[in-house]
Amino acid sequence: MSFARLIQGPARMLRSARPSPSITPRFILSPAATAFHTTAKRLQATETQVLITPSTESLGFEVTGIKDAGNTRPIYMDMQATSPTDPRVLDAMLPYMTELYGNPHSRTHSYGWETEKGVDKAREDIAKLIGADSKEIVFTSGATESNNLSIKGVARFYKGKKNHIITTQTEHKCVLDSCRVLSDEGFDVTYLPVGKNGLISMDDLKAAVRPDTALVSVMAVNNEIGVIQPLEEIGAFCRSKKIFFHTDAAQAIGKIPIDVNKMNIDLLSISGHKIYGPKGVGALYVRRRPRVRLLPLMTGGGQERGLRSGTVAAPLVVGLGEACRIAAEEMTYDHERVKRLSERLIKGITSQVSHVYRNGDEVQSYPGCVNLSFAYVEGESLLMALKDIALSSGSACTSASLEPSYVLRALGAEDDMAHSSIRFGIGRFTTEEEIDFVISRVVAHVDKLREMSPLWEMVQEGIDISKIEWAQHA
Ligand SMILES: Cc1ncc(COP(=O)(O)O)c(C=O)c1O
Ligand code: FES
Repeated sequence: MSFARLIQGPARMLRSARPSPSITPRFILSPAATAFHTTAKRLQATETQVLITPSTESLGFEVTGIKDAGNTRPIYMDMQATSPTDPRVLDAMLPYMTELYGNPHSRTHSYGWETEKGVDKAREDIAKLIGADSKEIVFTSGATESNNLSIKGVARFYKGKKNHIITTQTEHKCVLDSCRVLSDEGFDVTYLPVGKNGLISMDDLKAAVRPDTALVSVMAVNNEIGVIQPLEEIGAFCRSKKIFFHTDAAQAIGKIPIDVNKMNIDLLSISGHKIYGPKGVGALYVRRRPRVRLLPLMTGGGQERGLRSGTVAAPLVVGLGEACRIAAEEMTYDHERVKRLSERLIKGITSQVSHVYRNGDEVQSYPGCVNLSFAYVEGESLLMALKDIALSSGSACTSASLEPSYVLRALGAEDDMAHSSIRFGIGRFTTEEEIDFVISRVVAHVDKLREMSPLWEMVQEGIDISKIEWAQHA
């Protein structure tokens, strides 16, 4: 029952308007959080044991059960995959899932108007977070759609006049795959390499530009290693060459400050579920001056300035807007907390375990994404040993391809190091106790796995294993 985990963090925290960031998370007052708290107290149970569901009658919550003791879930440390919904976001959405059910595009009655009001407010809150105008925000189903719409939309609109696109080797799959589709349609695509730190070089970008380059697409924060690309420099350069600049900001929005005007960004992709908002909703910022022209992927009723036909998902959009409003208000506080927890995690592990390497630039990165390689340990074995923690490996083992991460490979990581990496995702509701638990588990299991490794034994004996010539069997 997802509500339990969702509220379990915030419900026992005390909210304060402390100006100086502290390691203590805040108590978030919301009907959902309050329902857990009071119910747990009444039933003399812990908040994690209470199962509740929203009640349609009262717009409150009903107790629907008590979980078995011991039925606890792993500690969540996979914030780049998705984040828990903030209870305040849920509270903002609920009325739009119940009595405010009008179609936001209905112009002839108040049902439509009141929903449209909610959608407009969301548009404003999203625009404010990135320094845009609300008219420049287009609602989509998520960052995958926003990325597809930007890249395919710009390329197809300018086809014939401009046939070249530049992106990087470490983009999210949906960007790379959109580019692959365009290659099949006859466009040229340049995939910029990254340095050992995961960052692109401006010289490489400048060298790649051609007179027929239509678009440069470089992500803001990488989802595997957390590095922040030099957005302002890229934007200034693209503007000077009159090339559109798109950035996939799914992992960046609400985590680091972004200003589309200061950074000369023309298109920017947003996802709801990475910023404590709902899944299945996102947005695309499309600059109006100088105007970016796009061919839509979806045609029909002409909603969203004709760029994305289909009824706007009002409850989800309202949730995304509230997530952005909270992010704008609390970004500095959240960042400071996440940074402290991140430093605690890195220090806690590296002070007790040797041969641990951080992937990606340590300075130009978002601290909530910590990717570590544990030499002489197989990442998948470590993941399995750490089953009481929800984590992701840097490998593609969990996908069908059984290959190490293409992002780590692009950094020049050896295959064995790419295979031994784990990504720790820290977020708004992560607590200090959770970090300490993770440290103790990681230290214990890395030690145990290394004890079983013949390679590790050789390293301990001082043998340089890179110089060993392994026997080849015919
Ligand atoms: C960098 C990046 N881009 C795009 C996406 C896709 O986002 P969505 O799930 O909203 O389609 C993700 C999420 O995995 C991501 O991390
Ligand atoms: S360990 Fe699974 S892909 Fe490398």
